[in-house]
Amino acid sequence: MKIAVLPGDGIGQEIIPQAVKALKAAGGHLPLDLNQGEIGWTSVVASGEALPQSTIDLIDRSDAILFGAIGGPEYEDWKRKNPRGSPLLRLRQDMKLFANYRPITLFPELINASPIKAELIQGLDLLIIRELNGDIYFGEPRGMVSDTPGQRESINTMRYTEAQIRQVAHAGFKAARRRRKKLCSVDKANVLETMLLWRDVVTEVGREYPDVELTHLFVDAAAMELIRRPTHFDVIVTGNMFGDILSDEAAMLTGSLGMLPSASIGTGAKGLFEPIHGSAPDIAGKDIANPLAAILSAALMLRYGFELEEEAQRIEGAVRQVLARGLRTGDIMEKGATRVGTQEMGEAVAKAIAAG
Ligand SMILES: NC(=O)c1ccc[n+]([C@@H]2O[C@H](COP(=O)([O-])OP(=O)(O)OC[C@H]3O[C@@H](n4cnc5c(N)ncnc54)[C@H](O)[C@@H]3O)[C@@H](O)[C@H]2O)c1
Ligand SMILES: CC(C)[C@H](C(=O)O)[C@@H](O)C(=O)O
Ligand SMILES: [Mg+2]
Repeated sequence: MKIAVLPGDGIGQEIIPQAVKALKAAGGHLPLDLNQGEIGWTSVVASGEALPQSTIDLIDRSDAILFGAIGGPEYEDWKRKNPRGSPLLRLRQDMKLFANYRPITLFPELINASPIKAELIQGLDLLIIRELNGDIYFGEPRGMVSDTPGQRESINTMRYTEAQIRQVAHAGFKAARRRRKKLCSVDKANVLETMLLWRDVVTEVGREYPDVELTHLFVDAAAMELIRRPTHFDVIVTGNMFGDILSDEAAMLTGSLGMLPSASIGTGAKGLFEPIHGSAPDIAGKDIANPLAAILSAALMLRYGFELEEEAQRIEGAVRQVLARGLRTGDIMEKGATRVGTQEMGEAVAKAIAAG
């Protein structure tokens, strides 16, 4: 079980060590082989490259990737002058990770930590499947059209092929089939031709899954419904950009962006597992970030990367136990709870796993 561990930048450096502790506690009996690599700004500082060859080699000889986050003001600045694309986007594309699973599950212990009324989120369990290899993220042409002052113009292209939509639609229907058999496809087919194609192809694929109820929503209405009736959703399948935005919104239903893990799965066997949040420069280096999204991403890695359901559940069960004991990082803090830091939370989860 060769795992490339890429903490990256900002809080990535703080949360990933906690996920590693959880992995070691849950997988002590497994042949875990964890190897750390550099990526992002941390790597630029060390070697001048955001995705150095040593990290590419490490990924090549690994079975799965545990990723923290990359980014921050210095990095965004550096990227402007070194427009070679984001290493994360490159990994997603090179590894053909076309589907990003973002499970929006409410731990009942956090029902009052969410800014949304308890009665609206009781029993919340929805899955957003975000297409990860297409859309405006990768469409050509892109870039500066004119840099003449006063007439500057820049372009990005929303682009999808039928094959890309078909592939992620199948992932959506299959996931719904394993769950409550409801798939909601989110698009903007009332305005964008790319999204008309999206709706047509998802509808066609749907004919192969007569047991799954397919509905369609425009993205603006979906953003509203996520707050108004979040428990009505089972699986949402959507494009790269809409999925990015809707999943940050949906994270707040569970209490915090710091609670949401993700699994990026592709045509190959190798998956990439990462919290959905970023490097959070505003709280980095203070030992206050919530490590649970990273820890839960490690659980997804065991489940989807290695088919170790029991070990994955041990991690998830331990997270629940620790929350039930009232331990909270600042982002999910509530009255009467005990505030802990990143490391303390990580250690508590690892101990709960070990105690079994
Ligand atoms: N996958 C990734 O690597 C990834 C994802 C998103 C953003 N980014 C990058 O991260 C940098 C910062 O972006 P941003 O500030 O827009 O988004 P962010 O997700 O880093 O932070 C948004 C807000 O959520 C809070 N937050 C995020 N994770 C948290 C956690 N685990 N615990 C507690 N609070 C948490 C932050 O403090 C901040 O207030 C940018 O450079 C961006 O490109 C990277
Ligand atoms: C950092 C950025 C490229 C990334 C994305 O937009 O996909 C992030 O927001 C995410 O959700 O993983
Ligand atoms: Mg995002």
